Amino acid sequence: TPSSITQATAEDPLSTSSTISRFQRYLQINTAHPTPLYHQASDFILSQAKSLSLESQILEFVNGKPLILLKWLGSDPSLSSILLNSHTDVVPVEQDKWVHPPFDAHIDSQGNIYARGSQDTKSIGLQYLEAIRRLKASGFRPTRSVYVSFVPDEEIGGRDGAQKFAESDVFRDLNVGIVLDEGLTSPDENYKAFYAERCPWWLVIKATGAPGHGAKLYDNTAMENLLKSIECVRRFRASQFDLVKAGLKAESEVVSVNMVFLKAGTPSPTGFVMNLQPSEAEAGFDVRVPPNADPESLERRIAQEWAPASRNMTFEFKQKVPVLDKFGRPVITATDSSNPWWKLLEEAVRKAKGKLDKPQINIGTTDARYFRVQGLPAIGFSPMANTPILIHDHNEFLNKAEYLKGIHIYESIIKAYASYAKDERSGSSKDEL
Ligand code: MET
Ligand SMILES: [Zn+2]
Ligand SMILES: [Zn+2]
Repeated sequence: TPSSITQATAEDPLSTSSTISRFQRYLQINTAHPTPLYHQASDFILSQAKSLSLESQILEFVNGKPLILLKWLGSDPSLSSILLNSHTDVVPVEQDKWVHPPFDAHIDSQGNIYARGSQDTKSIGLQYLEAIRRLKASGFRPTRSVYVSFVPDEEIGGRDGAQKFAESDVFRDLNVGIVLDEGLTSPDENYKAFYAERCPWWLVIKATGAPGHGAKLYDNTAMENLLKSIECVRRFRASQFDLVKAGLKAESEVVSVNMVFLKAGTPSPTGFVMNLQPSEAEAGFDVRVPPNADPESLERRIAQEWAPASRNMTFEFKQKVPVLDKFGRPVITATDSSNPWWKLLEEAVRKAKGKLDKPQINIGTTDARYFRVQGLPAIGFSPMANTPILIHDHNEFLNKAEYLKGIHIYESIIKAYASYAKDERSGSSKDEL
């Protein structure tokens, strides 16, 4: 009959090929800064939500920067909900340095899917949805409501995305009890989970000095003033890096400082004027501060050694995320028995035959911090093992099999979280009452 023919030829949405092709379609949308195609990404996510019969809404806290919020309604609305967060934007690419075009989502003979965003973080965004697709197909019904958020602008600081969301009335009304957000790729077989992260202090230091003839030796040039600072920064960087190299500290436990730009000189049509010492010079640093660091002493170091007024230097922060919350406490999620979600995650990963390292601090920074400062537990977790860390690098890829394995891990986690019937805030169980 005609209907059975349709059935036989229609692609099963749970098949490997349709699962992978949905991932490819998401990866093919160029959401790189500075001109992310956010509306194309929203349309795609909304079409997925529709196929899953999830409720959806678009929150546009800032024009042109849509945040998509999906809901899978739980049977007990008195319990707090679960939020699965990921960002839709990706960092820029150097197109010609890739072996496969970064927005083609080409799959090579080994099953590696090449694309910007394949690790950071379009993978988890769609894996959440694929896990829900499978749970729905299996007949699973959540007790807690499950929300899935796709936020813009994470890669440029999240102020117009996750921050506005976390501070909104809409968010408060979701009654979120636990947030899952991105973690990091793992080169070995163990997944990593993160309870905290370093805070970005994006620092620009500026030097001014006396301009003059390029042949003349004199003190107080802008270049000399800046170089002295750069030497200071380098010494500090080496002292931190040495602690890591000696095995005394994890990379996430020291302050990292990397120079990311240098700007000076007088431009000319053929490059730069060579016989003129400029009156201004500046340098930018990506500084990351661990939650256990003493922010005041670092601030003093910057003001007194890296950019002292006595050397005609000034500094400004392009971004400075507070290390401590409003109560003066480090912004971290508990990993002990006071946080049942951690144990549930560990068990769920194990159940799905995944291996998990002990909880860590992320060397980078994610939107999870905006939820943590609201007092919520947030766990950074991206189920990608056996994969080189190519986040923000050329040739970012994720293997098909790893992607599929991650979906099963999330199925297990979402199932455990959504059926957890204890009121985690009062410590009493609905079943016990
Ligand atoms: C400083 S906002 C975070 C952007 C990006 N996730 C990073 O760690 O660099
Ligand atoms: Zn990311
Ligand atoms: Zn990133």
